[in-house]
Amino acid sequence: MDDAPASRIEVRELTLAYGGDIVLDALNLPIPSGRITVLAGPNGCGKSTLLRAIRRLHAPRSGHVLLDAEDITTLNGKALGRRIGLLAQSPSAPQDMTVEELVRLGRYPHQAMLQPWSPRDDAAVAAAMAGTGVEALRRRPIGSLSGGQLQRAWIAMVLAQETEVICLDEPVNHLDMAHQLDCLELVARLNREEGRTIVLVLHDLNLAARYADQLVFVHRGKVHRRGAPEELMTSEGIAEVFEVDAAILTDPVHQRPFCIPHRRV
Ligand SMILES: Nc1ncnc2c1ncn2[C@@H]1O[C@H](COP(=O)(O)OP(=O)(O)OP(=O)(O)O)[C@@H](O)[C@H]1O
Repeated sequence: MDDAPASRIEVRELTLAYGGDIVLDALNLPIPSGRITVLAGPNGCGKSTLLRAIRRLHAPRSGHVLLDAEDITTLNGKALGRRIGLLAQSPSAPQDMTVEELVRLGRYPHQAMLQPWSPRDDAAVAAAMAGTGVEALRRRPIGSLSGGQLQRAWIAMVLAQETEVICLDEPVNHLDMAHQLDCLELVARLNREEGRTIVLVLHDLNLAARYADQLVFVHRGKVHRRGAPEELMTSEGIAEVFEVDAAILTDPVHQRPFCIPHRRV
């Protein structure tokens, strides 16, 4: 990364647990403003739990999440919802809800008692549906969609929220190659053109390396390493965290590291 911008989100000494099982232990992580941060790590290392804690959906055992230097526990629910959007890993909604109804839910944090719906809400919903290519599906019940169509409808719901921070947990799950590109290019455009701060969980390290300004390897309850993809995507680093031998090449199109895993270590 070039000269570090201010942290939009600062995770400080955050310990997250389920009952007695500690998942993340006194974890520290600055998430720079206006940049794309990608979290990667083995199954079960706590990436989703961390994203949920950043969105205040998982109460920490100890430690803090600061948003623009303010502890997120001081914000009310709607104020936080206008600032941080999260697409969780397995979101659920009634199967008979239409795509458009789902996307409109994203506007909830913007609604006030005396002004339940506005032209601005319509515009945000339309833009989110156009950006994710779900306009033609708008009247379909979500229970009738394919996995990839449903994923795009959920992404639209989060985009309609128009938050300065967008967190997406495995957003390209279920998507074919074209829609993976559409999704990540859309997110990259929101980052580039509107300065949104993006936090993604991605399992595909090659996509992570292509889109991340800051790549974070989460391992054994800690941030194992963080930095530019070129710094993290080494054979040694990948063997330590993911327990595979991998050859590292340079992607000839994007000039980013490209990894070919070939054997478990
Ligand atoms: N509701 C829960 N109750 C108890 N344990 C949980 C719960 N949710 C997650 N865990 C455990 O917490 C740990 C971290 O889970 P989490 O989903 O955050 O990992 P992850 O890195 O996102 O994994 P994956 O890559 O498989 O999606 C795992 O050991 C998981 O089994």
